[in-house]
Amino acid sequence: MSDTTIVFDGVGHSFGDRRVLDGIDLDLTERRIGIVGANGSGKSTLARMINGLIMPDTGTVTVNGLDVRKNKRKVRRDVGFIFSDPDRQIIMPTVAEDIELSLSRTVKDRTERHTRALSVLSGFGLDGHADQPAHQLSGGQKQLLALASVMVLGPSILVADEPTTMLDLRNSLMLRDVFAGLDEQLVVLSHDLDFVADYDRILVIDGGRVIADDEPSSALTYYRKSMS
Ligand SMILES: Nc1ncnc2c1ncn2[C@@H]1O[C@H](COP(=O)(O)OP(=O)(O)OP(=O)(O)O)[C@@H](O)[C@H]1O
Repeated sequence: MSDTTIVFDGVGHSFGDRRVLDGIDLDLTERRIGIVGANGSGKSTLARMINGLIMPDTGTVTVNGLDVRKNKRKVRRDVGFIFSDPDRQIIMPTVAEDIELSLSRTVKDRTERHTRALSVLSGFGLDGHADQPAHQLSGGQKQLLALASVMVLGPSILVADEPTTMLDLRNSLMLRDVFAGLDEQLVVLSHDLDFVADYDRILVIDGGRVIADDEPSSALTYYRKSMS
């Protein structure tokens, strides 16, 4: 169990006249939650509602007791979000500067900020890359940098939308290990079923609805069968 909770109550969403999520009722308290489903089934739309990137048309999403619609800024601070393409998140020219930007609100002294950034980089396996241009990092290293920049902000929940899409097997396994070491509640969308196979709970989404919600072996078996 996690100290954090994400609650969907009667949530639905349409893009134009297309209903992409409907009747979503969820109480997510487990530490590690995987979300799987076919392309276009509504996973990203659901995940983006956890930090208010998308608001529900019907129903409410509550994070740690706060209605996302009414508390968007606070919820954004509580929910870190990483995308499959880390280039969308890496803003600054060098690796250390990217972390320093995330630290700028909390650590005012520049020298201390740099020292802290070096220590954060080391924690995410990026020692020795501090002064490197961020765009020169490998795909896996960029994903680690994007993750480090988000985690340094101190979220209590991390939502990751297909974080391994751009990664080879080695980097994907490395990211799985890094995620395994995080204390925060984790919600991971993945087409890589092995990545979430040891999670606490798996949601299977199809046509904008939750069609299975179980521990991994049952839910993933159900999903594999439904896809064949
Ligand atoms: N901004 C948007 N405007 C219009 N339609 C959208 C928008 N975003 C998503 N959709 C549509 O909503 C549906 C659900 O999309 P969503 O991205 O949530 O699916 P997904 O399960 O994450 O898919 P994938 O596995 O391909 O990433 C799709 O039909 C998609 O085309």
